Amino acid sequence: MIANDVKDILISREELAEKCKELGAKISKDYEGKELVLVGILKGSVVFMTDLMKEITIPCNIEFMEVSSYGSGAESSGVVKIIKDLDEDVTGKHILIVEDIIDTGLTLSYLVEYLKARKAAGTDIVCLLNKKERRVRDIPVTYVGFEVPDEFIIGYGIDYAEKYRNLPYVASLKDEVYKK
Ligand SMILES: O=P(O)(O)OC[C@H]1O[C@H](OP(=O)(O)OP(=O)(O)O)[C@H](O)[C@@H]1O
Ligand code: HPA
Ligand SMILES: [Mg+2]
Repeated sequence: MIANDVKDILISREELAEKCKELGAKISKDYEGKELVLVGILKGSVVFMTDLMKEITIPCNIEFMEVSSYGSGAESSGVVKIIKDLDEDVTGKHILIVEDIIDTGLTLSYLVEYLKARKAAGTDIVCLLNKKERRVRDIPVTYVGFEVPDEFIIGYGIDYAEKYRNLPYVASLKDEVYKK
């Protein structure tokens, strides 16, 4: 069972549902009357994206980008690779990047720079989890769900070596699983 590799459950499914409601309400108010495009960053953001978008009550489009910097390991390679780009023209629209976790900040800082060329009206970020202690690149995040400790995080879309994304809560991974 994948749950056997869990060290601690950090955020329960009830707390996650409550946070999505809270963030959805804020976003609906802040972007009222604007052309909003949610840009989910694959694959980690899928669970958060689906739960969050159901709590947004204003019209919005959804798009996905896939980038990768962690590969199958536990350390960022520092090189962000774009695997899938936006499908839609976002000129004049308000981009809200939907991300699962900000750790070193390398992925988001690269993405924000990359998206600047698209002439969107603005590029904001909603990030479910913030692992502040490991930040290398400072990056302003508009909406943050929870602070998490400097542990390897799994669950609710977040993986280690492509596993554990289907855990319904956010947890830390036992050290012996990834520190070999
Ligand atoms: O702040 P950083 O140190 O850059 O780390 C955060 C990024 O790393 C993870 O993605 P990953 O590259 O593992 O791809 P995945 O979403 O497919 O798991 C996570 O989903 C974030 O996108
Ligand atoms: O703690 C983490 N877990 C999984 N993926 C990640 N990408 C950055 N930090 C993490
Ligand atoms: Mg990953």
